[in-house]
Amino acid sequence: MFVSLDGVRLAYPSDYGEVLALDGLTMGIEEGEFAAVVGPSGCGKSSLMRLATGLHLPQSGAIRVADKPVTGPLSITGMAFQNPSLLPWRTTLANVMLPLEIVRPHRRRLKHERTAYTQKAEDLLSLVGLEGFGARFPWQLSGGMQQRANLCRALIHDPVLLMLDEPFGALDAFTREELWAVMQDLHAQKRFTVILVTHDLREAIYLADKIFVMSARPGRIISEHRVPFPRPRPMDITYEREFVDLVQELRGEIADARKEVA
Ligand SMILES: Nc1ncnc2c1ncn2[C@@H]1O[C@H](COP(=O)(O)OP(=O)(O)OP(=O)(O)O)[C@@H](O)[C@H]1O
Repeated sequence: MFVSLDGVRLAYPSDYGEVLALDGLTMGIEEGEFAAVVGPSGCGKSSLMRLATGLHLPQSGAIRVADKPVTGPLSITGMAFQNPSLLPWRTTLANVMLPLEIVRPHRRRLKHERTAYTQKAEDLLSLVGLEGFGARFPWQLSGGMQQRANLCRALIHDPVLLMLDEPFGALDAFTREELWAVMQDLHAQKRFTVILVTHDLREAIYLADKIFVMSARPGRIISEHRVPFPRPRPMDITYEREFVDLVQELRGEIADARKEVA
């Protein structure tokens, strides 16, 4: 397994005793696989992301990424969240190139290979439909365009693992679907491993190879579904019977998981 979490427990300290976020969580993702994680609100999905990127360490259990135990923040990962958080005083291109100023070995190479790196950033921008927008500032872009740039920034250092935490959650339905298609193309082209956390079951099924359903807090994996639809997936597939049935099945599992704590 390229990413594995085995019997993981994560508790946060709080004034009222500890908050147990995850307990006995076990999951595995193969290299190049697109995984989605769905579950009831507050079940620990974001906590899971922080564990897989080494931003938090578990109290017990084992986490491995790319054959190594995770012992601290991993620079081989890229991340994108709901809020694109682009720096307003930097152009779009300069925002996309920001990780190169931080992540080794790019940091060292950037000075001498700036032209090649700039080309790489521009190539990524055109791949997501932002050709010619590199010189604009983020506040001159629409929300959907900002999120496209945000994806480029998450990918500029060629991460082997991309973590997406509700990246399309704040967008209108049309823009969101456009971004699903962009994401599908990026994954087909670059073949990185992905963990997508989402509340949107259509999004999970459209994009993922494998879907994990989490229990209510403390979160653990209660089921795993392989998505059977061949790629590339046209958007119309989301209205087909088999697709809608899978949405309903997942919805039912999450409703049951919520009842357990109610
Ligand atoms: N830093 C923290 N300190 C204390 N408790 C925390 C912290 N971060 C998260 N929690 C708690 O841990 C639990 C899991 O939080 P997390 O954000 O991982 O869930 P989530 O599934 O991503 O939530 P949502 O569905 O609302 O996005 C929640 O009860 C949350 O209140």
